[in-house]
Amino acid sequence: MTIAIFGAGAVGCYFGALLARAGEDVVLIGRQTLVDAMSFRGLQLEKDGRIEHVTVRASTDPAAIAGADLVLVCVKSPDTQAAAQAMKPHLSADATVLSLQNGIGNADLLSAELNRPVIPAVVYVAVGMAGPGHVQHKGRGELVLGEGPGADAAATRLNAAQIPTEVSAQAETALWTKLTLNCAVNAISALTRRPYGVIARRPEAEATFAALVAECRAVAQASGVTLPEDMLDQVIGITRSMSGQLSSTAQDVIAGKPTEIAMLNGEIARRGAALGIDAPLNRALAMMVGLIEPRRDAT
Ligand SMILES: NC(=O)C1=CN([C@@H]2O[C@H](COP(=O)(O)OP(=O)(O)OC[C@H]3O[C@@H](n4cnc5c(N)ncnc54)[C@H](OP(=O)(O)O)[C@@H]3O)[C@@H](O)[C@H]2O)C=CC1
Ligand SMILES: CC(C)(CO)C(=O)C(=O)O
Repeated sequence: MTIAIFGAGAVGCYFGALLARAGEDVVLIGRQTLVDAMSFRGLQLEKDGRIEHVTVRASTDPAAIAGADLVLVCVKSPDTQAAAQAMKPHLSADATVLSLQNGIGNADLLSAELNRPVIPAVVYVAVGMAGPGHVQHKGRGELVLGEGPGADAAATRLNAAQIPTEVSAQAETALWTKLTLNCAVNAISALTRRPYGVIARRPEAEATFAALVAECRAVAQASGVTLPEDMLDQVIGITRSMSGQLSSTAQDVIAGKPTEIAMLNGEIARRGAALGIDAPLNRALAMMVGLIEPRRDAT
């Protein structure tokens, strides 16, 4: 059976490469530049100090997901709705759909557009594209899946491909925890273009992370989610386990692409405002990243 990856960027190419390497039939749906690069030398997976060429099918055509029994959606959040609309006519009735995306609303958005359950996956990995068809792994690589139809079977296949995956009844808390990690580090990395290890060495870093976490905790609590007590330690842990990594937001800024900031710090600021909780640091970071990203309505 086929596994389709919709949105073959850093995350999609990385997990697609591991699945294909484990013998799964994988098809990547991505842009023409990726398909062109892969027609010459397959997918290049740079991991653990070596580059491996992995043979995977790639297409720009959403119809390539037809017949897939597992679909991993790996587009950035602003592209979620368009991706759902492109996939919908081709999706098998019994396919399991996973959202491998940051933020807390993507699985629900996909589910509403596709009219079927979509399982959120919390993604703990540091990857980037070194060039078209060349994915670079810089750290970690685990997934936490929410519960739902097909989740256990998907986890079994992912684990078999050396992708450490667990299914958790606490997926909502895990998504909020990941959102908080992203709110603490992504925008700062994007605005400064510095990797986490460099940021964490600043004397002001820990207090800044703590203040961002406190805002996220208050908004999460008012939304019915209790963040883990060791949230700040988890942020510091990310800066150590992924010290050389630039956030995905930083990678977007550098590539001149729109970012997911509205679904990260922007989400906390917006939800906080709706709940009567002020989140000035998250609001300021969302505004600053918003000002440097390309927008159609920029003046
Ligand atoms: N990179 C990382 O280390 C991590 C990323 N994440 C999250 O994972 C998700 C994916 O991130 P990442 O892989 O970095 O993002 P990328 O931008 O590298 O990958 C997304 C890819 O999908 C493509 N795409 C978008 N829409 C379509 C479409 N309709 N048809 C075909 N291709 C499409 C994009 O092309 P184009 O750019 O041309 O639009 C891009 O190549 C995000 O939510 C991110 O926050 C989570 C943990 C770590
Ligand atoms: C895990 C982390 C923080 C890795 O950089 C990420 O989710 C991102 O960059 O968006």
